[in-house]
Amino acid sequence: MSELLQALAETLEQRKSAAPESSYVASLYAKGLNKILEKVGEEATEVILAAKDAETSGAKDAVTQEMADLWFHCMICLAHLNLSPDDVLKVLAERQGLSGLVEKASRTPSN
Ligand SMILES: N=c1c2ncn([C@@H]3O[C@H](COP(=O)(O)OP(=O)(O)OP(=O)(O)O)[C@@H](O)[C@H]3O)c2ncn1[C@@H]1O[C@H](COP(=O)(O)O)[C@@H](O)[C@H]1O
Repeated sequence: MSELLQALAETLEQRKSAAPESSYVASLYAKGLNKILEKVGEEATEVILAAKDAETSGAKDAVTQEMADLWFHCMICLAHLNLSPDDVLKVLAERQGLSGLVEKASRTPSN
């Protein structure tokens, strides 16, 4: 895992014992999974809007800003469920080199 993701994952773990008034992450944990998922959905929508806009206007900064918000809130979701970015990276590593088309064909009944 990148050092940055590792450091952020560690901070997110530490925030489990922080006071909600002192930390944005702790305040989301305190509000619970539904609020965390609401933020994930909100940020995903913002990524979509920024990407659509970037395609026509060329303004790509908003895409990376919104994607950072999305990744951040996905990491809070993982931490809340006691999962780590490494667990996701392991899944991607297992899929590495396996074409999505080949994988899809292996589970689609042929007719
Ligand atoms: N990477 C981030 C990060 N990215 C985005 N955000 C916050 O995520 C929130 C995103 O919410 P929105 O954009 O929807 O704005 P908002 O209107 O303020 O949010 P709502 O009131 O609607 O919930 C903002 O408050 C951002 O400041 C982040 N807050 C924290 N971090 C990292 O998390 C660490 C721990 O943060 P604290 O728990 O606050 O100490 C920090 O040191 C950073 O490394």
